[in-house]
Amino acid sequence: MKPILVVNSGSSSLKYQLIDMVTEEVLAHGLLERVSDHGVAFAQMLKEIAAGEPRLEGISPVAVGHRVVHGGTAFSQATVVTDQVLTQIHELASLAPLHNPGNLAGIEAAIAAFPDVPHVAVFDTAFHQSLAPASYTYAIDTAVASKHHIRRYGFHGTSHSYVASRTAEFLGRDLADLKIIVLHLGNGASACAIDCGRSIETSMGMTPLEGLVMGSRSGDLDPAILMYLSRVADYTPDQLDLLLNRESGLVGLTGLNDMRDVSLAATAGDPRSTLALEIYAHRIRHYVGAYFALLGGLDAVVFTAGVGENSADVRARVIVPLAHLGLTLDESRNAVSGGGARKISGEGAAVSVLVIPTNEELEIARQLLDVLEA
Ligand SMILES: Nc1ncnc2c1ncn2[C@@H]1O[C@H](COP(=O)(O)OP(=O)(O)O)[C@@H](O)[C@H]1O
Ligand SMILES: CC(=O)OP(=O)(O)O
Ligand SMILES: [Mg+2]
Repeated sequence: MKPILVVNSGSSSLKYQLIDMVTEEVLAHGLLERVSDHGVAFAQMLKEIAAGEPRLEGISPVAVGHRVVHGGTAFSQATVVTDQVLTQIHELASLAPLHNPGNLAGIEAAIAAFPDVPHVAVFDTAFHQSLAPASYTYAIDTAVASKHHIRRYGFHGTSHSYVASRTAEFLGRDLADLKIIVLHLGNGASACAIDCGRSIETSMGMTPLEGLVMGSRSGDLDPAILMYLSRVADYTPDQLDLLLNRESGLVGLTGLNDMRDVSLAATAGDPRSTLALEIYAHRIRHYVGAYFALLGGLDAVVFTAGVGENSADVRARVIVPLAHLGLTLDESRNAVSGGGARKISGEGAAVSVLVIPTNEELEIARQLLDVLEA
């Protein structure tokens, strides 16, 4: 047995999996929500693992993998955690204030609990280090951009990379021959254009705010709105941050943060929820069209994460209007809920439309092993 603990410390949650990397069997997993102190949450997690699974008594991880959201340009692959790496992650916190501080707290708690095993950080941004300058450069004064490290970094890379590999496996094709658009639709959401296994464009930007409509984040908007609000309504930077990161997206449009609730409300006839669903799908279609153009061809569109894997309604709202791009949906296949990787496009379609459950924790554990074995 080769047990590896994977910790995904979010802004307010801690997700974990203990995986035996000989068989890739999940020995224990869990989610602690509304976490304010990651040290306390970590201790709670260890108790849960010990209490829930008597067979795990005495089993201790041989290494710990950590999701870190922002790696800036410093990290293009999984990295063994050292004091210097911790300092760098800390310095990147200003670019990801919702995510990096929690990630760091989780790493520190894990090192205190398991001081004698290697800890490896796996960065959301790493997969997007392949972006070309034309896609990662914002068209602003280059001196300002360079001084303040302003560029597109992109996020959810661990998920996009895992899902792209699973897509190739599922289609029985070589990843190096495929053009894929992955739609990671969770609480945070992003699209990614993947050519030959490399990320060539992605919708999140310098921070995880840009791009698609999310649970509580606005995604794309005219940046002049910020100047306008600060001038006419005295919004401070912190108030703008709160508005766009926590009070926008689905919650701003409907009062509801969870896609399940928005769907139910729309079905019950609430016009705000119906409009929110239309905006949500419209933005996704906008990116699918753009990425189709950038990729210069398309083999698969893949839905993943909480909304992508579970909402047949959202998938239909995205795909059905895109018939002119060769995208089709088989209604009965789309209606199936649960299960693993599956095709939901019609028979003989030029482009495969797939649902592929993501597994960031397994991907983190695999990358950890690659680093330690290298
Ligand atoms: N059956 C479902 N129908 C629609 N949305 C769902 C369903 N199940 C889960 N979701 C949505 O998935 C989102 C969470 O996705 P997840 O990938 O777990 O996000 P995160 O990892 O960012 O917390 C929630 O907003 C929830 O609305
Ligand atoms: C980067 C990001 O938005 O992550 P999450 O979806 O977990 O919030
Ligand atoms: Mg997630």
